[in-house]
Parts: sequence; C-alpha cells; structure tokens
Amino acid sequence: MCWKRSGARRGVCTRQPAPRVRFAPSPTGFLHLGGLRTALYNYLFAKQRGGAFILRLEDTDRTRLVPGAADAIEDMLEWAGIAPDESSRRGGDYGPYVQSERLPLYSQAAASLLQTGHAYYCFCSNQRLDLLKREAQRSGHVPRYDNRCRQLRPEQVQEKLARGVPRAVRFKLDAGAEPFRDAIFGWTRHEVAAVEGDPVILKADGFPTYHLANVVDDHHMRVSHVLRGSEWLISTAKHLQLFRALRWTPPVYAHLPLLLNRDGSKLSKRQGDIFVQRFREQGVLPETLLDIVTHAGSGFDDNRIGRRLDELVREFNISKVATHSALLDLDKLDEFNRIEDEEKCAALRDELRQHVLHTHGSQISDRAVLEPQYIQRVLQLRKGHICSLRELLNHTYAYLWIRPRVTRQQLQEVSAEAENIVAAVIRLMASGSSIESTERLNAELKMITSRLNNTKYSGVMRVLRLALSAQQNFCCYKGARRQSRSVIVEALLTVFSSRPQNHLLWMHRNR
Ligand SMILES: Nc1ncnc2c1ncn2[C@@H]1O[C@H](COP(=O)(O)OP(=O)(O)OP(=O)(O)O)[C@@H](O)[C@H]1O
Repeated sequence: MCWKRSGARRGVCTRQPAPRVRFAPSPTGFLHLGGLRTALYNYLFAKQRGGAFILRLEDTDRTRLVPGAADAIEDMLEWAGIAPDESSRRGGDYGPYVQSERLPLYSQAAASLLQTGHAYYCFCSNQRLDLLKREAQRSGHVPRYDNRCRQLRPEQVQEKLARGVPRAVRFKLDAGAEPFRDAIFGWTRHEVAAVEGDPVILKADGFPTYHLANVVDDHHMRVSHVLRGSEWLISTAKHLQLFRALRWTPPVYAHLPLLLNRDGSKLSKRQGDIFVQRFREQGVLPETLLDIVTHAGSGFDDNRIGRRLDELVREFNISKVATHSALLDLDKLDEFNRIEDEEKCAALRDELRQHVLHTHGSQISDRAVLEPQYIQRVLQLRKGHICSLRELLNHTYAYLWIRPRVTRQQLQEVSAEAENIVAAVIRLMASGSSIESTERLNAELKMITSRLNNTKYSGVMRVLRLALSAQQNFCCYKGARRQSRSVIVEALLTVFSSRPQNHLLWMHRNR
C-alpha cells in the first residue's frame, strides 16, 4: 500500500486502482458531527485518489428506523458539499444502495456458509437466550451465546426445520486470531472466539445482522477501503473470518478515531444538539462544520483552519490520522464560522434569501432586496464580521431587508441639520456618481460635511445611521459592540450601490 504507517513493513509503492469507499450510516437518526467527520474522511480519501464515494444505508435494524432520516442524511452530505457519487438517490452500477433492498444477497451468502459448514441454524428461543444473559450477569460474566446449536446432529436440524421452528443462522467463529493491519491502528489482533459466542448473521425474520450485511455489501459493491469509526475495530476480526469463509478478498480497513462529547462519551444520534441539520438551521456555514470536525481530529500535516474543500482533499493525509479519540470543541464555532471568501458568499446567496423570506417575508416592501446581486453585496460587505448567516436576520441587520421606521422629528432630534444632510446624500445618489468603494463614499460624505454649517462628520454619521437603520448604534457582530463609522459607511454603500429604492429615497418621498 502507498499509505503504510510507520512500523509496517516497507513495500514497493505500486500503482493502485482508484479506490471505492463507502460511508454506511444507519437511518436510525440524523447525521451528527461524528458521522459527518467519518463521511468527510471517506470523501477526502476517495477524491484524493480519483475514486468513488458511496453512500449505503444500513437499515437492517428495523426496530430503530427513524422516518425521514435516510433522505436527511443524504441532504446533509449534499449541503456540506460532499455529495456521494453513488447512492440510492444518485444511482450507480452496484445498487440498490439500501440494505433492506438487498435481502436476497444476504440469504445467498448465509446459504453458502451453511453449505460449506461455516454456519449453522440456531433454534434457541428468545427466552433461552435471555436466561443465558441473566445467568452470566448474575455471575459477573460478560453474556455470550454458548454455541449450543453448533452441536445439533443433521437429523435434529432437519426435524426442527420440518416443524417450522423459528431459526436464525449463526456463523462459526474460528478459535485463534490472525493479526491484520489496520491502516490507522497498525497491526491488530483480536481473539474474538475467546470472548464472544458465535454471532447471528441472519435473523429469524430473514434480515441480516450488521456483520453479514457489511461483508456481503462491501464485496458486491467492490469496496476497496473501509474507513469507519473505531468502535468497529474489535468486530473486524469477525468480518475477516467471514470474508475468508466466503472466499472473498477483504477490503483494507482504516478505523477512524471517534469524536467525543466534552464528558468523553461518543457523539450519538440520540443527542439532537449535534445534528448537522440543527447547525444548518442556525445558519452555520457548511465550511465551518468541516473546519470544526477536521480541527477536532487529525489527518493533516498542520491544524490550520479555513481550508476549502479542494484544499482538504489535497491535504488530507491518512497516515496522519491519530488513534486517539478527539473532543469536539463547539466553542470554536464562532471563530470558524466567518464568511471568508467570495466563492463561499456566492454559494450562500440562495440560503440567505430563503432565511430572509422566512424571517421578514411580509414586511419586505422593496423586492430588490431579494435580488441575487443585492444579497451577494450584503454578504461581501459583511464577510469577516459575521459568525453565521442567522446574524444577518436579527434586528441589528433588519435595515438591510426592511424599511426602518424613522420620522423626520426623530432625525431632527439628532441634528438640527438632519434635513440638509439627508437632502445632500440624496442629491449625491441622484447624481449618478459611481460610488463603489467605502473610501470614495467616505470622501464624498466628508465633502458634504464641509459644506454644512456647524456640523461635524460624526453628526452626519449619526443622522445617516438613524435614517438607514432606525438604530442609534450598530452592534455589528457578536462579541464586538462597535459604533464604528466605517460600519455606517459600509451600510450606506450597500444601500447605495445595489438597491434601487433605498431607504433614504423612500423617506424623502414619504415624509
Ligand atoms: N462520534 C463519532 N465519531 C466518529 N465517527 C462516528 C461517530 N459516531 C458514528 N461514527 C461513524 O459514522 C458512521 C455511521 O454511523 P452510524 O450511522 O451508525 O451512527 P451512530 O451515531 O454510531 O449511530 P448510533 O448512535 O445509532 O449508534 C460509522 O462509520 C460510525 O463508525
């Protein structure tokens, strides 16, 4: 392999075929940040080598299915910019991409294992299995199946089958353990038969368990590399035994460290506050979430933030993925969540438009604020200042979308020259001068100030601030309460350059 970890035998780096990697969540809940990171690393690994990123839904645990979760998982991958190349939505040559639609493949594999003597029918009732479990717990042992049905003679099996006794299929675990080399954890060895009873691979309802379905699908979908959470490391010995028994070549395994909550517990679907969807609803930017999850872990030469997706693809280095789990630091969210470049702004336009419509809908009298150029302008001017799109919807920024309610009297209370200031600015706008930069606008406003009697630049700013926003102060971003003139100039510039019917003009006509 070209990406051997240190300690592994150095081999000749031969050209590898493009990898096929899969992200295989169960739709038992929505995508959370831990799942997002595992999906991202699969994506990065595939894209870096010109391979395919596959989404396979593991929905064999029918009791825990959450309606809508399957679609929502793919929606969130798309939103994060890491859409799969193959999935049930996108299609592909190796479908179906949902396990419940692949049942015949699992029955065939189970039948083949039964035939070659690697599996057997288990007729044990749930009551017996419960009893075993309770006895083990009472005596302080880890519960495990006692492999009783392994000992059934062929005629006993036939008799039970003929009577229609409910049965599962169990895989015969080999004693002993062959080591295998995990691409992240290095050489690993686990004597699974010493601690576990023979696992069920096909349940009485005809559905496979995770172990069989995983192996069968990875084989038939030609998955070359499995990058999954490290909670599966211990099961890998079992999966390799299944591959061997079925005479199939296993994929390369790479177990990724888990993302943990502050209290050290694994992020899980049962914890709504870390759902990707939740962050999206709060207006958090997709790039920010990718930053957060990559920053928490490892896999890069350095831990800088603000990488674009193509940079993540280029810079991802699987040999740098650590084996220890990482704590998720959501306090970093603000730091990460800045709109940094124009490319990202463009992608966010539609989303912001939806948010604006949703928040201010009926109050919007000036439809030009919904035009892409205007929204783009707002994003460009606010980039670097806001932490999330949602901030652009709170009252501080309402002036960007709806007309502020300010009366002539209120303006006059701020300055006796209010009337003249507004009139001069409106003349400037009407003159058709192209004012594209804050510097230029600043200069013009200073010029206006110099023509007024007894009014300082700060007085002009106060009037304009009130006229534009109905606010005495601008609080421009979380944690930084500023009354900065440049903010007023910027706001004015936004209104100036992109809104045909701007507030000042409107006020002038309707006072
Ligand atoms: N906290 C986590 N950190 C990193 N990867 C994770 C984390 N949780 C799950 N994964 C990985 O994401 C993939 C999809 O996981 P899955 O859909 O089973 O989510 P889950 O949170 O483990 O589910 P559940 O909470 O129901 O156990 C798996 O490869 C899994 O190992």
